[in-house]
Amino acid sequence: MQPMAKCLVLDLDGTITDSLPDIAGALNRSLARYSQDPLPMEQVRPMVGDGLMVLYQRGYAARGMVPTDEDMALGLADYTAHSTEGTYLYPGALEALRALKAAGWQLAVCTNKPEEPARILLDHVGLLPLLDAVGGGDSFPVKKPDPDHIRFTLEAAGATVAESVMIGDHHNDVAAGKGAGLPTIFASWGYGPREVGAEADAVAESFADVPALCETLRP
Ligand SMILES: O=C(O)COP(=O)(O)O
Ligand SMILES: [Mg+2]
Repeated sequence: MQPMAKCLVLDLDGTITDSLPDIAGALNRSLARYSQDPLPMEQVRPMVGDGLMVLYQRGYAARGMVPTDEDMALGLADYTAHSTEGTYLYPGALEALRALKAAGWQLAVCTNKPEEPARILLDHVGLLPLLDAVGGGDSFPVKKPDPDHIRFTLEAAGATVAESVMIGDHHNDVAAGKGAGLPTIFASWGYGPREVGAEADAVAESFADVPALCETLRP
């Protein structure tokens, strides 16, 4: 019988791409509709991680406001239209993912970002053809930290928990990965606080570390 391929499940924002400028840009354009001053990027950074809708709730709350359904719908459309303008791959991402692919690994993205802008962004940075699945924040009835977000993404990739590894920059990524039974890698270059590394099985200092860590965690 053919052995199942190993699979690396990757978070997107703060792990594969630095998406903060475009996320903060969309939030601030939304707040500007109410004549609110923009939130500095450093204030927005810890608000990222639970998807765009929660991001808008947190951003509006910082100005003592609550977004309406219309704000949310306009915000999603605006972000989707501008999600690639100031968003870049972290150094070494493409090389590391190509190396894993060449070594026989499958690759899947599990992100709390809605699937449409996630696919647009992944296509823009040249990664979409390398991926076996993209599980967005609205692709399934659940999202991270629910471990089922990982399980559904693996199922879509045709991969199994027993052969997979999770990498992410946020507590939600490590919690979802561990909950699904995957060894986890903390991406230390992202938006999560350094302490999240203590919850993970390994800490990557840069993307160059990732292929070897994957092989160690799933020999
Ligand atoms: O958009 C977010 O809030 C988080 O997205 P991520 O799961 O790719 O980090
Ligand atoms: Mg992230």
